[in-house]
Amino acid sequence: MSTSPVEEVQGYHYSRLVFYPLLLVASSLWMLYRWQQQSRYFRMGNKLPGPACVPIFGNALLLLGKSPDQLVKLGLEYADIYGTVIRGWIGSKLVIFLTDADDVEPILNSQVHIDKATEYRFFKPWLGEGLLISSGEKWRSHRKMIAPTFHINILKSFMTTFNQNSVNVVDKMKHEMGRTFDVHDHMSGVTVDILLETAMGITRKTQDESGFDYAMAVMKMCDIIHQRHYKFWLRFDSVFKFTSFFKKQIELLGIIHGLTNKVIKNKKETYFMNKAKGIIPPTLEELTKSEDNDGILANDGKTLADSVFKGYRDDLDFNDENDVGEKKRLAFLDLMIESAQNGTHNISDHEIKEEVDTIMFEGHDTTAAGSSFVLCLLGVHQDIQRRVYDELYDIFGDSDRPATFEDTLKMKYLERVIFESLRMYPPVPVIARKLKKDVKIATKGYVLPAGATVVIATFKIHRNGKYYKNPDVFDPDNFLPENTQDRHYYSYIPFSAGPRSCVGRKYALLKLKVLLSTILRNYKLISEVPESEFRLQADIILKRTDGFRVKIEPRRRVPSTAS
Ligand code: HEM
Repeated sequence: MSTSPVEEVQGYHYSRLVFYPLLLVASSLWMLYRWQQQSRYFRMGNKLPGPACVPIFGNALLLLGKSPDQLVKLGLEYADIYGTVIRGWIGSKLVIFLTDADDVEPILNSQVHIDKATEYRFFKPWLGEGLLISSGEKWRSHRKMIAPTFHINILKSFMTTFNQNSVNVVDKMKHEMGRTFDVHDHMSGVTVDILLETAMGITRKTQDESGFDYAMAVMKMCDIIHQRHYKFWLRFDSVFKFTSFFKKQIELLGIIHGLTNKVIKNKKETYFMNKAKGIIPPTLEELTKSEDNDGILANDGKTLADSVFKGYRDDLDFNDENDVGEKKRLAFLDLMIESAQNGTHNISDHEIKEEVDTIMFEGHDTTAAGSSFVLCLLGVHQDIQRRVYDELYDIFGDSDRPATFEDTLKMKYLERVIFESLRMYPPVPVIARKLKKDVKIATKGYVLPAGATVVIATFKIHRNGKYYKNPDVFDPDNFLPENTQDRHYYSYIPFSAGPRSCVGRKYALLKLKVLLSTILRNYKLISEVPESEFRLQADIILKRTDGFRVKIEPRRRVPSTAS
């Protein structure tokens, strides 16, 4: 069928209409690309080793269609090919991966490079400008206010809660006897409950089942945020808003903020009720007096943590310097509300909510993953589990008594097991910063340009053969004092390091010791999956795609030599 002359003219007209704008877009992109290639930022970035790029997209297409566990494999493969410094371009964005302690030290230790990478903005609808994301004066003043709420003396007052919740989870796990189950479900539930009671001061009586829904919603939110990192089209809010992820995000934030709003409302009502009755929130002295560990001073015993983290130069060991004094040293949410009411700190209701959301997230998902990895590893390494139990037997015998703070100081081998697990499976596998100035690093004297995003790959640093003899072998003796004393401080950074290190470090370690020791005094853990078959998932918080599957058996409370 032939076209009429009128149709031919129209067709010609339409193709011109499409052709010229396309030509304009293509030539503008090309000119932009050429201009970028010649800029200082690009020239400096291109001096770093990394995979070949294609125009406009850079290396972004390499990430297309990859599942989270394939991304882990890809990252590890590139580390083998390119070494400890790898550059990648996501479009015009320079991302530099670092896996050597010498190279990350000047960044983590700096007071200048404290801003988080722009990717953290995906957390904003959830965490607002809370401690994890904020920068500048807001971050500094909130950090100064929040750090003392994790003072060791406050933590000691949490021992009863740690113990009670650990016993509760042991009870719940009874129903799993004889079958394979995902221990992470239990660890998520108990870590949320503990956080609600300790940091938020919400008593068990007023809690409901929303803790578990909250934990599940957090996991799904992390997944969406993570997908926004590597599916580059989801990075644009204008595109993201039209996807099913966005709808899901609204639904999940409804659950997450539903719980945190309820927590704050509840706590505020109690505050005003108490104030009307003339009841002032308990001071630290009152909090610690009711404890069975009364009288034990913070400096009574040195733990391994004291020496492992002493080179970090963060504010956690020095928070006596900016201490607010015993009377005002309240647990986290009490302090926030009290400060807002009496004006000691300038913090608005909205800011309180941001910090509550931040602490709830950072405080539970990390320890849930950390404890799940420890339990699975002990299920695999029965010899190590026996040693842990023998140590616990030495401390507790066959009794059911709760752990005291003093007991936790004696759990030296369990502490090494926790440290080794955090080394091989760090719950926060990467940290990202945006460089404010050029940074010269030790590796080949490379200079990383200002504006670049630096990804500090904790997972890979922890498995660097320069610092660990058999980096891929689970060996708690890596943390024997003689093995840690001369090791580079920044070769072990599960809690990050420097001014933006984790404020919950001491809280996490104490809680993990109480929780894990209680579980191990009651159950023997068995993993039918060997460690070589753990399938790791690149995510905000490190997980196993195959689930944290274990079996439990009732513990025979006798030392291993007697079995
Ligand atoms: C095993 C458990 C934990 C691990 C491995 C861990 C790890 C980390 C890491 C690596 C960072 C730095 C993140 C970054 O720069 O992107 C961080 C920051 C943070 N963590 Fe933790 N964390 C744990 C437990 C906790 C707990 C229990 C809390 C609170 C109760 C907490 C609260 C925070 C906060 C508020 C920040 C932001 C600090 C700042 O930027 O000033 N974390 N954590």
